[in-house]
Amino acid sequence: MKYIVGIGGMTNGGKTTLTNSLLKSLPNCCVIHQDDFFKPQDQIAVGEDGFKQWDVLESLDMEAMLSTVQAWTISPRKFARAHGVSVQLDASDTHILILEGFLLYSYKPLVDLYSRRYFLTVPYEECKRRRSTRRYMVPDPPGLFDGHVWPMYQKYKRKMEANGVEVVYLDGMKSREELFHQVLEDIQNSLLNERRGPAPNAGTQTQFRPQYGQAGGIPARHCVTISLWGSLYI
Ligand SMILES: Nc1ncnc2c1ncn2[C@@H]1O[C@H](COP(=O)(O)OP(=O)(O)O)[C@@H](O)[C@H]1O
Ligand SMILES: NC(=O)c1ccc[n+]([C@@H]2O[C@H](COP(=O)(O)O)[C@@H](O)[C@H]2O)c1
Ligand SMILES: [Mg+2]
Repeated sequence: MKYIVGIGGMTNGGKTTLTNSLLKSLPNCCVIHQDDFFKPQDQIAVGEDGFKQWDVLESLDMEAMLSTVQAWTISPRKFARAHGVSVQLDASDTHILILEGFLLYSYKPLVDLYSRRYFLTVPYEECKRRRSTRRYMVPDPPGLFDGHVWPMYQKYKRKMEANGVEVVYLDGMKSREELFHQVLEDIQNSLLNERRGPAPNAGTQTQFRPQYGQAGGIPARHCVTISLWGSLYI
């Protein structure tokens, strides 16, 4: 089974931190970071506001990102080997790919490929505070956060919601450990449900939908706590 997880959401929500923890615990798990697909600086447009427009989809080579996802889909084993991920031969034939980034759900060719879409958020003040401590390859000029980063975040999130993209919102104010355990458990449960196939009454409200769009919680019926793999590294 091939299973693609999106760890998306706002800048400084904790996406990369969470992804790195998940990678250590999920077997046969590869990652693609959206940040690796930023175009070179001289190809980033300058807006009427005078800011380089880093936080728009056009600043990313999304075609290249999609091709990388397709390479994994064609052969997860080959992809894993090429990226130094050890494949467990005795494990179930489940391969996981994590896509991590701030604009994961706004590029149409990718949006339906996810088995599960997570979306990390923190309040404006916390986001601005964390961002002020970050050093990107190209440092933020004064005023970028309020003049470009935050308005673009809001714009893309509104669009995502208007398009009905279903995401599991995560509270980025929770501790790193709490977030890690919440998402790891949710992925395990979701995988178990996918393996089992549709529930007898699938097609009605008992499907795996109710959790989407809500702040937390997993429907009781899905709270299975058995490990998928004997060798799960928690
Ligand atoms: N759950 C958390 N609680 C507090 N700080 C966090 C948490 N997760 C990440 N951080 C910190 O926030 C900053 C941004 O985290 P990072 O994972 O790089 O976010 P993103 O990839 O979403 O931009 C880093 O300084 C990181 O240590
Ligand atoms: N990686 C780079 O080359 C680069 C350059 C300038 C800005 N950024 C910033 O990276 C952010 C996305 O990454 P995070 O979600 O990890 O913060 C965007 O908000 C963007 O402004 C990245
Ligand atoms: Mg990051």
